[in-house]
Amino acid sequence: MTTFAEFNLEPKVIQAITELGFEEATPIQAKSIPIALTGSDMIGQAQTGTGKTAAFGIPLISKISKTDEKIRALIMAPTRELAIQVAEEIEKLSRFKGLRTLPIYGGQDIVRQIRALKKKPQIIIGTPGRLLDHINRKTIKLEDVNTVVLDEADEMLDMGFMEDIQAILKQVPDERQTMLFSATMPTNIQKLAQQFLKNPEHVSVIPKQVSAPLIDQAYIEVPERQKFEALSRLLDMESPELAIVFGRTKRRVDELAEALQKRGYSADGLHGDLSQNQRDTVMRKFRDGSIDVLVATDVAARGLDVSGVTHVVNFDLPQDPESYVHRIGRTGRAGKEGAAWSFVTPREIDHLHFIERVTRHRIPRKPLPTLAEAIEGKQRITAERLLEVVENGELNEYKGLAIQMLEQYDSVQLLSAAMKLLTGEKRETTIELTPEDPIRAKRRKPDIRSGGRKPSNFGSGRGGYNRDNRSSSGGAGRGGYNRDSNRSGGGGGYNRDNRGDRKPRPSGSTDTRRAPRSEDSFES
Ligand SMILES: Nc1ncnc2c1ncn2[C@@H]1O[C@H](COP(=O)(O)OP(=O)(O)OP(=O)(O)O)[C@@H](O)[C@H]1O
Ligand SMILES: [Mg+2]
Repeated sequence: MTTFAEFNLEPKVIQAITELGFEEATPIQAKSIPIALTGSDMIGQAQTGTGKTAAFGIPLISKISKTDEKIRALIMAPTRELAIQVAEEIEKLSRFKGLRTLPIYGGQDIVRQIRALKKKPQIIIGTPGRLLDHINRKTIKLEDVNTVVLDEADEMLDMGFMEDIQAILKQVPDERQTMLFSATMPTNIQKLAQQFLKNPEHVSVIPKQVSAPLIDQAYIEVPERQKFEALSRLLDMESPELAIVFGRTKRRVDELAEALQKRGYSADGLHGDLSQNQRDTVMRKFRDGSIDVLVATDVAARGLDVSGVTHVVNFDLPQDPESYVHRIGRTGRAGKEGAAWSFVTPREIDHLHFIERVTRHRIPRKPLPTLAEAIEGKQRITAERLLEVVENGELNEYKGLAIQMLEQYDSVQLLSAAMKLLTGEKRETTIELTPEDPIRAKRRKPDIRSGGRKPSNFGSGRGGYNRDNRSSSGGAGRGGYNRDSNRSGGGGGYNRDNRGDRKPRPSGSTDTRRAPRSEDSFES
């Protein structure tokens, strides 16, 4: 166990860490913080939800002084929502130190950003497109930057940001510290590293499997046309606290969100064609729980940290294994458990096996929930809700009528009727989604790690460290970590997103970057 006290951090930074409820450092934090504090370049890889943001954030803020009026650190992220989220976390970590952070992303009024820049932030967190825009307008000058972080570096590369990043880094002095972080490091990341990093230290906390260990993964074989029915049954059966459902295209996301709403679920969609306002609203609603199901393209696959996401459903399989790892990593974070299910059409089974090979994890098959199971699941939830009211509710004003009714009707009959009413009959709307073509299996070497380096062996081999929020047996060795549940203001609403900042690519209706890329590109 590594405590934050061991890193010789300033008391104000320790205070912020304590306030965030972090009790001990996660493995990637334990390994990277001391290295990053020396100023050395580094490549950091660790499973989703294991605290990479603080792993680079803590050393970064330690280098900056409150009285500084120059931009000293630049963090780049692939999506707007991620830029906003990282900015919030850095803000929280530097709160007592009194540093100024500013997210800079597309879709937001540039005049407003220029005004905010006048307040002399020391840390800028941005998406490449908008950053470049400011650089060209000379509203952002990077000549005093001494730390650069590329969060989700492989994704930015994949999205075609290489040139933008090159152009941005040309503005930053060579005498700087550069760090790359991601849960996945395909071999082509080496190209980026060679160009931008000097003798980087590789810090990898990836045990046997790349995906996070606390995620219960399964696949359900289901024909394209039955996917929607399968999804409603799953949602009924499991009643997720919060769920993210990934669809392949923007059209798919729109149709699916609408279909779910029609059936009476509290759902909304997120993709790069929405206005920034719409995106902000959807994310805020999801974070505060006013919608339970977020339907999204891969725009929500990377970095998004929403507490309470108990389920991820791949309504459509992703093209890339990396995307699979990141999508399912929206659950099972910070020591919590989660479930991730993937719908696989019969023709996509080979593609699933490919994902299994690359991620080095066998994904077990799960039967499609039956209608009976779905109904039973819904009823169970109704019964639970009812019993909660029995225990907590002020029921006196209902009792008179209840007694009267019981005199006339059978109690089982009455209770059943109440449950029926509460459960709500499923609305029998016919749902027709435009079918998506099956994904074809790709071929490449099973290597999702950086340069095929041997992963460091961490503890129990399950990513391991302690987390406290489970019963006594939940101690060491399952990838979690300790923190209490008071993430101050974690719901504060942001949106990262948007792939709207990236250059238009000929990817048809796929929101997600990667228009079909050539098989070779994985290896180069
Ligand atoms: N030492 C810690 N103890 C407890 N919780 C922590 C600790 N460090 C970070 N966290 C929390 O864990 C969650 C996940 O962290 P973060 O988003 O940085 O993960 P990540 O590794 O970047 O994941 P991803 O690969 O999905 O981007 C956040 O809510 C964060 O506040
Ligand atoms: Mg992250």
